[in-house]
Amino acid sequence: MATEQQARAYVAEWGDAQAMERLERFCRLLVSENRQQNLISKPSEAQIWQRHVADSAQLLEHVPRETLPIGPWLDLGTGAGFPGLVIAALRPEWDVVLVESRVRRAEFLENCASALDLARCRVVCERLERVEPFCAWVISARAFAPLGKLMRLSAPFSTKATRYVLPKGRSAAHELSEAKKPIRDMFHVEHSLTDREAGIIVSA
Ligand SMILES: C[S@@+](CC[C@H](N)C(=O)[O-])C[C@H]1O[C@@H](n2cnc3c(N)ncnc32)[C@H](O)[C@@H]1O
Repeated sequence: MATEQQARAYVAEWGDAQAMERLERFCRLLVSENRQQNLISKPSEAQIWQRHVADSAQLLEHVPRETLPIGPWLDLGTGAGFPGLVIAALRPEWDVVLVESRVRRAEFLENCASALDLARCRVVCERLERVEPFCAWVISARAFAPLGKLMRLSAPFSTKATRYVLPKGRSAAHELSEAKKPIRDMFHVEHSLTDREAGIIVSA
């Protein structure tokens, strides 16, 4: 995915025309809000589809397609909207919960969910440690916490059926190899489609 056009075309494989309109709108809202608060790096604005939208959408490659969701998709530390808001925009029929502790970021996410008409997307402005646990179908997190800490904090939301999808950038393989044995046995690394050298840590 070397160009913005290729990244858009890839994302379009995962959503219909309305979903693409929602994502175009979200990108405009994000670039505008990035003048008010630091949401994404300025240079990445010009590559927003490659660096952020497609990078988020590709997580759908790693969740079961043949079965219906068995609970909400939980995204930890959603920040500017990645990956959770992109998933909600592509799959508005799914329950998606975005946990973000910083108030201004959470307000931005709420405004986006409302502007994009994502009635099943819920923003929780709280530290994850203080959120009432529920059984999540999928847990995603990009740039949230090291793997051990992430597992500890997310444990109350996880069951044997929960699928973890964790974009970990170029440190993915190393991070997994350094993890304790029970965690190492739970996960494997998938290649990222947006960055050849990056990986996504996925549970079986
Ligand atoms: C580095 S940013 C990554 C944002 C986004 N996931 C992305 O990849 O662009 C991490 C985000 O997690 C949030 N965060 C960190 N610790 C948290 C916690 N314990 N509970 C909820 N949110 C948290 C921060 O406020 C921040 O917005």
